[in-house]
Amino acid sequence: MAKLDLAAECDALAEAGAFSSDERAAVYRAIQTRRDVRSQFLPTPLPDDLVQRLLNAAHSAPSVGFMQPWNFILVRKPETRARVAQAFARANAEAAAMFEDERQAAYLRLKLEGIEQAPLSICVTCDPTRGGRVILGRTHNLRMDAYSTVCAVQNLWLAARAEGVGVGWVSIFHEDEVKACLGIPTHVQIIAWLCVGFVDRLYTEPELALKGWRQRLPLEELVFEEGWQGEGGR
Ligand SMILES: Cc1cc2c(cc1C)N(C[C@H](O)[C@H](O)[C@H](O)COP(=O)(O)O)c1[nH]c(=O)[nH]c(=O)c1N2
Repeated sequence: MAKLDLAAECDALAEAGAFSSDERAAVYRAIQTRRDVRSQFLPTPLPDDLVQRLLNAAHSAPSVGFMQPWNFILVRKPETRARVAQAFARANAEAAAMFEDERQAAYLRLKLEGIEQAPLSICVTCDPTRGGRVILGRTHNLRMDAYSTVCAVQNLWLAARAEGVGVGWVSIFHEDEVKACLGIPTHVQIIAWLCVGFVDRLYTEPELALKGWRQRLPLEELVFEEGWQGEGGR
């Protein structure tokens, strides 16, 4: 097919299903300006209807076999958040010890959670028993339940960006300690601890990049046509 014909056909196909250009721009803007937030949270409580919209966005995520293995535990009590912050602090000290010299000093300068600062935390869990023993699409890789739950987290994160709400994902803790704080059953997995709240500003780039920890990799180094032989890590 000639190049022009192909372009015209693509335009026609896109017109049938695509968003308007403003809508498209809004989606890409949410994706590109979403940030992980740690220290910019304001104490202002989030309105219930806004929280409900975020949860609806999360619950609209794809899931393996339509399993919907997630639960969303809304944690507002300062005492609970303080206990989880302590679990973070213990694990963060262990994490720091895993880095050496300058890298350790740089790690210790980073702020990696906003558990007590953000007015709301959402603990996103994954129940591997949801929907029965055999789940369509999960028959050969049991981790698909966790991957589905991560899709829900990302939906919530993007919706929050569009609402002007900051979200910070905290993963530095021993899962059992946080499960004990919330009384989560043993068979249920914690996928994400999300700190959620209005923010006074959002960084334009990932905070870890701005603070010199690690830079974004060039996309062209990560995309290959088939026949890729693999490459060492960076
Ligand atoms: C699974 C997972 C787990 C974590 C994170 C993310 C994800 C996807 N991130 C946030 C992470 O550092 C951040 O996404 C990157 O640095 C890129 O920045 P932006 O999200 O683009 O702002 C994160 N950040 C942090 O300060 N403490 C943490 O424990 C974690 N844990």
